[in-house]
Amino acid sequence: MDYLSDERKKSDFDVEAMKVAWAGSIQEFQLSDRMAKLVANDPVFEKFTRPMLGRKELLKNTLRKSAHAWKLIIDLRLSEEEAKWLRLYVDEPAYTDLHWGMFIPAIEGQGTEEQKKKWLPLAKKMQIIGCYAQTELGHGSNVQGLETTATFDTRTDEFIMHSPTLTSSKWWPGGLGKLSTHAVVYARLIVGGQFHGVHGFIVQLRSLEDHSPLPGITVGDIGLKFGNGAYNTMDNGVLRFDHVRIPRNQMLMRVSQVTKEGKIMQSDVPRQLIYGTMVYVRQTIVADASKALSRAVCIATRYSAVRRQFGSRDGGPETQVIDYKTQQSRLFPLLASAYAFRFVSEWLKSLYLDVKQRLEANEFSTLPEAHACTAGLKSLTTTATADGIEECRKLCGGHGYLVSSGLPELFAVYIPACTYEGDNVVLMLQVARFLVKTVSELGHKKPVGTTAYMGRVASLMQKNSAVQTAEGWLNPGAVVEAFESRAARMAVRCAQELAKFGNPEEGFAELAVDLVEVAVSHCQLIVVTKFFEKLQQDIPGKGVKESLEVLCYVYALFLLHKHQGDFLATGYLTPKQASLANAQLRTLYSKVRPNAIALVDSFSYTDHYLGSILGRYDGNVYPKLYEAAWEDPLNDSDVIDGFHQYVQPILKQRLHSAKL
Ligand SMILES: CCCCCCCC/C=C\CCCCCCCC(=O)SCCNC(=O)CCNC(=O)[C@H](O)C(C)(C)COP(=O)(O)OP(=O)(O)OC[C@H]1O[C@@H](n2cnc3c(N)ncnc32)[C@H](O)[C@@H]1OP(=O)(O)O
Ligand SMILES: Cc1cc2nc3c(=O)[nH]c(=O)nc-3n(C[C@H](O)[C@H](O)[C@H](O)COP(=O)(O)OP(=O)(O)OC[C@H]3O[C@@H](n4cnc5c(N)ncnc54)[C@H](O)[C@@H]3O)c2cc1C
Repeated sequence: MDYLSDERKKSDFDVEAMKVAWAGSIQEFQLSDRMAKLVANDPVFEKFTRPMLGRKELLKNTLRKSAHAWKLIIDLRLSEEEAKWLRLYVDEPAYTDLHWGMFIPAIEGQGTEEQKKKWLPLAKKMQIIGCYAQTELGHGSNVQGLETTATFDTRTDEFIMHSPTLTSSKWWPGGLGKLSTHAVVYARLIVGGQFHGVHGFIVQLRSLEDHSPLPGITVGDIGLKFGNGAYNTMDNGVLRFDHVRIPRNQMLMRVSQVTKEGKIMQSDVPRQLIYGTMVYVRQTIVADASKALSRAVCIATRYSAVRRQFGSRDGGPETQVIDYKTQQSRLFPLLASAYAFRFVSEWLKSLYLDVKQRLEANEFSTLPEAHACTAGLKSLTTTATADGIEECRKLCGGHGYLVSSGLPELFAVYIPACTYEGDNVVLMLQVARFLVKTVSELGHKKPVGTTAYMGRVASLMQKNSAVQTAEGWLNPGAVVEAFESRAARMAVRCAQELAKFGNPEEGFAELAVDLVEVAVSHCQLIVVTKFFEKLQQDIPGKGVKESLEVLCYVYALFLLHKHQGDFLATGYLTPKQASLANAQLRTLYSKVRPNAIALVDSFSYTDHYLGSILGRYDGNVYPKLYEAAWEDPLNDSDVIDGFHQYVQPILKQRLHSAKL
């Protein structure tokens, strides 16, 4: 029985067409759908018991799943794209993520042709397993502060990898602890006693025969992390070197080369390319944000339609909690954000592919913008998603706290995204630096791409909003101009404040909080703009574009309402105009309401992937919750182990003293 069928009948758009819009294309939809079903129908990928497993059992279970996934990739001759979808739907962090997601890209981006030829075939056949060993116990954000050394020895034509201090121990790399045979290790290059910057080195860590650590290498797991199951399926590791020697040609040498004689040669590739793998991964993290948020929203939306509380008259049905305006005002902006992040990630991927092509042709002019966009959008979307998942838990009331709701594990697995691949505040400060530079160059350099609006800064500083009515806000020009003006005015005001400092670095440090706010407003502008640009495209299917339009306005006007202080303080909006935007938002929520279930169905998630009783497609929540309780190991017997030893004596003593 489908308890949500009435809800499904209410929608006024073509759900199948929306699934295609969400996926990006019909081909992408079919591919994703095939992989989702393949995983959902395979018992090896069962995951309900995961949060109850002890660490060793948990990791072994992950290894079993990874091996099975690899066998499927080989046996079914899956393409790289199919393998990525397979990985997504298996839904279990594993050492393979870092192997495919960072080790291989690091060699591809920073290795010479010769190095790529040697290492990539081995890695792609998984004859070696690699990880990305950058962060240390003492430094993560400050990459130039890393302490591991790679000292060149001209006599033997080797680098000596060494961990000189406790804080130089590599700490955190995923896949390092127990599985990796190799790592790209970031270390201080020292030649002739001189420091020549941090570089990547391919280092073998374990024997390919018996997997034992090689001489001079100490390696292990760093211990349990937040939550049950969750990211504990990953062997984040610690690594120390005691004068470990590697051949010279294992330094990744696309950026700088060290010759046999100990000469440093700089290619015309900028030094920042050493950070290139992070640009790539940050871009994939934005796409992951839309997946994680849409999952949480799917659970909370379906459950909000099932759950009834208060409002019964004459014994009739109570009100579905999704009909409360407060529930809508918390849920629908998250639903809209999931779509907004999906579309901005699509755009970011195309920006990244363009930059990648240029980099391959040794054209580096667009790298700073790619860095600012990937860093900023990674920060913006992961912060909103982590907060959004927790909000979805609250939207599900008490049952959201049960592991069987799927939300606790989703939250636990997701929140480190705010930290890994760059702490979100540190990344926003990078965006701020880029914006300050853009503003300071306005006189002689025309801003392009995502900062093109800064070129119209004079008019953006003068013109105020012309919106007169709530309907007036349903106008892309009016909304985009509001976000542009706010970002430009905040940036200019900050630049003026900065100019008051004699030392720009001192000013930057002092004004960091304001600078982060400027960066956030710039990134929100990008997301809003890209959503409107998406709507300019041909989007087939009855009512699909109209529904997306509603979501786009919900996203933008929700942000405008949330940050109305900025819009008012910059003088672009009057309080009246801000309240008209809020009135429009209420109307938009009423438009979303009948389509809410169809909008989450359009994600096309299987019950396996959702992993949530509250988010079941059929809405059959209560019987399944009740059933699941009895599957808990505590309910294997009526009298629990430990009762006779620890509880009964207390009870007996009470009885005894009660008699007295
Ligand atoms: C077939 C199956 C496939 C399956 C696929 C599965 C996929 C799954 C994928 C993935 C799973 C994900 C699982 C999680 C993984 C987590 C991994 C990690 O966490 S790895 C560690 C990350 N570590 C950080 O991110 C450190 C953060 N710190 C930094 O990035 C930098 O140090 C930073 C940005 C803070 C800069 O530091 P400064 O201020 O000291 O600057 P200076 O290093 O001197 O560089 C200055 C110049 O370089 C530019 N710059 C900095 N970073 C750049 C970059 N990345 N690209 C380009 N330019 C950059 C700056 O804009 C600046 O430019 P101007 O001089 O102003 O022009
Ligand atoms: C689950 C997980 C997986 C990871 N996987 C890997 C991996 O595979 N490989 C790898 O190399 N690393 C990995 N990391 C490490 C990760 O990349 C770092 O933890 C991350 O870059 C943050 O650095 P940090 O820990 O040094 O934080 P810190 O920089 O010490 O941050 C602590 C606080 O200081 C603030 N702060 C720091 N610098 C500044 C500044 N300049 N201005 C203002 N505030 C500042 C931050 O905002 C934060 O609030 C992983 C981490 C986690 C949690």
